[in-house]
Amino acid sequence: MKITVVGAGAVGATCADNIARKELAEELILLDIREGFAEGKAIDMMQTSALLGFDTKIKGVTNDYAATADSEVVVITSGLPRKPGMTREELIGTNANIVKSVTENILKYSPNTIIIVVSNPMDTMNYLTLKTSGLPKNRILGMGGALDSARFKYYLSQELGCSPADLNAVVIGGHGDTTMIPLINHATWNSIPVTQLLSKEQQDKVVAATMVGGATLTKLIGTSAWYAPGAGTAAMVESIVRDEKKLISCGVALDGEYGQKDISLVVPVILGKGGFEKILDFKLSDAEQAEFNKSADAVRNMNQVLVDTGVI
Ligand SMILES: NC(=O)c1ccc[n+]([C@@H]2O[C@H](COP(=O)([O-])OP(=O)(O)OC[C@H]3O[C@@H](n4cnc5c(N)ncnc54)[C@H](O)[C@@H]3O)[C@@H](O)[C@H]2O)c1
Ligand SMILES: O=C(O)C[C@H](O)C(=O)O
Repeated sequence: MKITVVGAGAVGATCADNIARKELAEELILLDIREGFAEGKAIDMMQTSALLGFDTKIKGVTNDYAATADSEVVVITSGLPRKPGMTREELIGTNANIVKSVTENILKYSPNTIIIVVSNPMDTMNYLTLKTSGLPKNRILGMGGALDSARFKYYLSQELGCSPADLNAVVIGGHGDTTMIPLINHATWNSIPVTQLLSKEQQDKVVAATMVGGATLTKLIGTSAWYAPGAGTAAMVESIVRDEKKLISCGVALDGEYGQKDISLVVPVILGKGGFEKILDFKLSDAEQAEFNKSADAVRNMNQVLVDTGVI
């Protein structure tokens, strides 16, 4: 198994670290545009292998796409992160061209790969990959729901005083401060609906904290988060390469599912060796569907920017 991570910055390096520790690949290529940067990060990680006991061989390269040839999974994290006070959507001007050129280069050497898009604004960057790569839609996934659902579980666990591992809780919609939809009415603790365990005030607090989870960390850190994003991406990689068929909410192309078409939005999917194998229908209430449609409108407006600026 060979995996490539493009972008050796905070998220890319953390994702690579998780992939290596879990030995999800024999060979892991870390690629960055900054001279020597990926090489240095790869050597640093390789120097943990004697301590941590993994066998994955990590190699860093500067813009050398030939080294990525025949990767079965490629994670794209290249691009600017937001700064405090910014929205993810403000990154589109720089990141769209980066994601487009990275995708083109990757496909020259790994034409049948599975791509996981992390760069923001993720819903639109994933749509860009869908429109430009020519890959079957099952092989193009956006990372956002894995992270947002983990944050949702974290905030629920704080309120419930329970283990996040005992929770089932899913976020759908867009990966944006106002477009994500934590499905509180579907969340359970050991099969008990959390709505039976938390007051309405507590539920609203958890939902609000989840939605601005990324912005909260960006304000505290000065740049956006990387530990949970790196782990969320590695969890997707793991379900794919080990064919685990886990239910993880991911950005995927919708073709009528959840009432939407010609868009990438986050919905619950089954992830296995071919990418996403199935989109789960969570049977949304009328209110949840209305929220989903509102998110779709906002994401569609961002996607239109790609057309207006000639990126697609
Ligand atoms: N989808 C999510 O849930 C999620 C979570 C966290 C971060 N992100 C996004 O991921 C991206 C990366 O975040 P980060 O914190 O790692 O940023 P970072 O600045 O630490 O790293 C980005 C890296 O991309 C590299 N890069 C830029 N252009 C490139 C190109 N053309 N080819 C190869 N490498 C290139 C840079 O040199 C840099 O090392 C941002 O867009 C951020 O918003 C998304
Ligand atoms: O918040 C960000 O801009 C980065 C990422 O999308 C996140 O949710 O952590």
